[in-house]
Amino acid sequence: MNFIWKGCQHELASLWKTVRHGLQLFRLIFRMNKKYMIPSMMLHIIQGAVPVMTLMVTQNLLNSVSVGWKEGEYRVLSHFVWFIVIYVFKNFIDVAQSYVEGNLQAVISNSMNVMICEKSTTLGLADFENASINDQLKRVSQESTYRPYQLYSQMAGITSGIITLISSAILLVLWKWWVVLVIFIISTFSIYSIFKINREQFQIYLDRTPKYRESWYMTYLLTNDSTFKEVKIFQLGSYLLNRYRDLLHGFFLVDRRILLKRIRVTFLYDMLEMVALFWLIGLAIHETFIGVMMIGSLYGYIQAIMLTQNQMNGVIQGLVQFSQNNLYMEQLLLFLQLPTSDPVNRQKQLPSATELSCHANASVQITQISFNQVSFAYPGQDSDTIREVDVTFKKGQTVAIVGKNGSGKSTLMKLLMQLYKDYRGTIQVNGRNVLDYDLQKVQERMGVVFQDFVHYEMSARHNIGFGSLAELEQDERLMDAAKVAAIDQVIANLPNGLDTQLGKWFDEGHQLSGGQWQRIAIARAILRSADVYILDEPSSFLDPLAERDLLQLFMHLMRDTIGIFITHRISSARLADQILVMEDGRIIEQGSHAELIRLGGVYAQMYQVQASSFAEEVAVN
Ligand SMILES: Nc1ncnc2c1ncn2[C@@H]1O[C@H](COP(=O)(O)OP(=O)(O)OP(=O)(O)O)[C@@H](O)[C@H]1O
Repeated sequence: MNFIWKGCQHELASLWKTVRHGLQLFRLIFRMNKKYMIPSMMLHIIQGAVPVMTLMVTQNLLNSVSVGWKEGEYRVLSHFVWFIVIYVFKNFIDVAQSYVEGNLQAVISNSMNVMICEKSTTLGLADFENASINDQLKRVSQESTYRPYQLYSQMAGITSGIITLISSAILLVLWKWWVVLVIFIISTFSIYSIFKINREQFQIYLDRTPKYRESWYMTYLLTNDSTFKEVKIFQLGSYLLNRYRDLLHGFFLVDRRILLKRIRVTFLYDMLEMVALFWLIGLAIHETFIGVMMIGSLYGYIQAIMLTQNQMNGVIQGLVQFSQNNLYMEQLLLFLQLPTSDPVNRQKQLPSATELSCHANASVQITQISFNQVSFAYPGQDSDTIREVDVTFKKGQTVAIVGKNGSGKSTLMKLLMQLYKDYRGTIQVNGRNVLDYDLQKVQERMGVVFQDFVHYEMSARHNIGFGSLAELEQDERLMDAAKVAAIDQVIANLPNGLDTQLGKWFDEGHQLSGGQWQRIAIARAILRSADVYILDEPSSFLDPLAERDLLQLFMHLMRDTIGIFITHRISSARLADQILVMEDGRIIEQGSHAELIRLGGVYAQMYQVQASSFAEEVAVN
């Protein structure tokens, strides 16, 4: 008994949560668009009252016809007019509702998509690298076009169902109060078991998320142009397809089991309901037969019994369906309230943000950045990726960072760019803690080419202009930046010059080579008039001569700024004024090329290995 009571308590709590989420959704949509939501709700309320209004005018019409010979034709006619008015009114409400709902659906879908994208822009890099946040984002954004409206329309349907239910129940109470009680008891019996099945289904849905992600990834590998070449050459198609099929089949088996369980329970309760329903209708027929009830009233009560029972079920089913979608609502609300890990946005949200010192509000001119005993571990990792780093980058100095794969070079640069917040030690800008500045202004003074820079499937203008949006329409500035990155000739030869669509995703796209894309990304960074420029492995797509040319140019351009580049080529590193050698998150050597060669440490060894392999190649040739 205690067990059942506990179960009921749990289901009631879940029902309450459903209602709360419904109200939160109403509030959210109300804030998005009152113009369509208020009429939509009013129409739903009217729709709720229409069935009983129709029922009553029909009942009165039938009764008046059956006694027409007594009361005269005029009486029948007036009921008939009412009958017509209600039906015309119902039609009018239906048309108005289609118009309002169509618009509301589009507005909710658009606003929700924008809201989710807006929220994404406030998140930090660490959030995007967090698998569970990624899942959340994927789920809410994949379904944002239809799910919020679907939930709204379910809740609005429940509201109008409750109005129909109350009005039809009042009719029945006027006949025999206990009839409503019988219908209510039978309907509520089914809630408990259906809710239980739902809970099981939620859990399955929740547990399935990583597998969903995997199945999404399989389709991505199989259908994306950037992965196509490898899939083809390594003949991965059937392997990936089989993995995808297995995942889908696994989902199908579990879904089928739950569906069977649901159908068994529903069938049982449907039978029970039918027995009760026929008994009540039989009772009404009996009362008409013995002359207690008129024929129109018999029609009215039969309709009222069916309506009450249907609406009771409809409201329960609506709540069940809504609670099935609760997970989406929960994820959506959680996502919208997610605290960001982005240092810039966190700073904006601090209560003290409005009182940032005047120093912080002033625009920054970075002349020096120092790391003082900086250590950093990625979220969820036990060991540090960056360990007690002490280093200073100064204006007018170019710095090369070298080191083995995974030694922490890119991470160090991401810390410099203020992409992560939870580091230990301090990073100073011009001798002051960077956190004393408006971090957005600090970031604005940085130009970067990431290792995995973005190929924007847009025009060359956008690809370069994104470095400084204010200059998007200034062709001369864009071409100057392109010239520095030695991509100006390629752009000039494109069919529409700067306005040529790049990439292959859209019509008339012009595909560039890997090195050309990289030069475009370099032009993008150069367009930004920054104090700090960072190139993360410019060698990845450039041939050695091109890299050398580019770095010489970089060196020249950076004479009044801080220029940092990560490279694996010692021939490139030696061009820098200062070289940092990283190993296992630490800076183990630093100095000029000559100093490090004299030191005879790791750098000197790297130099020897690369120089001797080059000498061997020359000898062989
Ligand atoms: N987002 C991340 N989350 C967790 N660990 C990460 C993340 N990014 C990098 N790492 C780990 O941090 C370490 C340093 O990575 P980092 O990319 O900084 O190295 P790197 O020196 O730039 O390497 P490479 O020369 O291969 O580009 C690696 O062990 C890597 O696995």
